[in-house]
Amino acid sequence: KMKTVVLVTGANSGIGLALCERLLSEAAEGLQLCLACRNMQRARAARQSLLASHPSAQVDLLQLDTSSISSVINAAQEVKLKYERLDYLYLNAGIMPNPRFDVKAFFRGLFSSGVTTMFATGGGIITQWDGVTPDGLREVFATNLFGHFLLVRELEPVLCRAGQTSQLIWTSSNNAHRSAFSLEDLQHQKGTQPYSSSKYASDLLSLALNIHYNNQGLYSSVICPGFVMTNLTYGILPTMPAFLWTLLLPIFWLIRVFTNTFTLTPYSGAEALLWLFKQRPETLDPYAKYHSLTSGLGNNYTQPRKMDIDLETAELVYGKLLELESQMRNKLEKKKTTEIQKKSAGSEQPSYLKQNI
Ligand SMILES: NC(=O)C1=CN([C@@H]2O[C@H](COP(=O)(O)OP(=O)(O)OC[C@H]3O[C@@H](n4cnc5c(N)ncnc54)[C@H](OP(=O)(O)O)[C@@H]3O)[C@@H](O)[C@H]2O)C=CC1
Ligand SMILES: CC(C)CCC[C@@H](C)[C@H]1CC[C@H]2C3=C(CC[C@]12C)[C@@]1(C)CCC(=O)[C@@H](C)[C@@H]1CC3
Repeated sequence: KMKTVVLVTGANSGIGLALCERLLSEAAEGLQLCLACRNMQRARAARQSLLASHPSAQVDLLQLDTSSISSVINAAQEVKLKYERLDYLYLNAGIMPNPRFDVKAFFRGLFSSGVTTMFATGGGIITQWDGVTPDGLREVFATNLFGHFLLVRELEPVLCRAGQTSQLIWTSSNNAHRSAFSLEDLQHQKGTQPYSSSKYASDLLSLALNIHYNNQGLYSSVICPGFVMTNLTYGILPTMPAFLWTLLLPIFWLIRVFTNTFTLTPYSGAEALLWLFKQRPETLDPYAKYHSLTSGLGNNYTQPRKMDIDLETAELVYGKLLELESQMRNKLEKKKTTEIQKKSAGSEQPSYLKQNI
């Protein structure tokens, strides 16, 4: 029997790695796991740790930097050569670079009526400073959203197969907020919340993908893992070493009594990702975000909540992404042809010079 092929981006740490671990614990025999990571050394370490607990598991590695157009195209090519089908594509890699924790806003929020919302979404207390990729895109937009969009587009042949369904599952966030997003500034070049913007855009994109691909058997959904202690969150208080976060655990457990979004461990954060793996995609709500939640007593569960998104904006985002996609493809083609021209010019020069001598 053909194995179920599952590809996870950003699988070497945090929530992505925990998902792989949980998938293997559920169904190691029938799975063909592919860890798509930018850093192969960390990817190999992740593979080793998975094989240590599941020695007979099938775990492949794939080099993929979601922030790079050429890397996405090359990785997709490799996938298409290696597998004839892709059943699950977890779009999980994500960054929140140079975060700034606004201590003032945090304390103001702590003593306001919006305190639970603040702990659930991190809204208003963290801003980021974004960079630019070698392709000329904003880093957060490119990594969290655009690279994944391009990956989906490239993998269309293995995702859309007659008589079969496949699932796209985005690791979005509670932090996604309409106010951080602008259609006129899709890459969030102007603001200080590129992370929130990229996650809100992924919520919209998921809806649009459902509209355009459901008839081809491809379904998309978004999850929020809740607040999880990972490399991403350790970066928020960079002066605080990881072990000090562990010391905060008792405080976090207390907060958990008031907000079930404090999943805290990657294992619990992966709850909704695993839950979606087991659902028939036709039964899912394209307007819902599936939340990993943990009760005050420490029980994990998954719950859908309606998102603040609309079809019209989703379609506009989709159109803009298609436009950017073709722009980036043209740019890549141009780069390739000038490289070829340069090369052939370089090899012809010596003989040309000889003739002159
Ligand atoms: N932790 C939390 O509280 C929350 C996290 N999330 C989301 O969960 C997802 C996973 O994050 P989390 O596990 O917390 O954090 P981690 O930093 O542990 O994991 C992020 C993963 O993404 C990878 N990654 C980053 N940039 C790229 C890139 N350009 N190309 C390929 N892979 C890349 C990282 O690789 P590397 O090891 O090389 O850096 C890493 O494997 C993210 O999308 C994040 O936004 C959402 C809500 C809350
Ligand atoms: C030092 C204090 C006692 C505690 C400080 C806590 C804050 C650093 C966290 C409280 C809520 C957290 C949170 C996130 C980051 C860390 C906090 C602000 C996120 C923004 C991380 C990324 C996401 O995508 C969100 C879903 C998280 C929401 C909650």
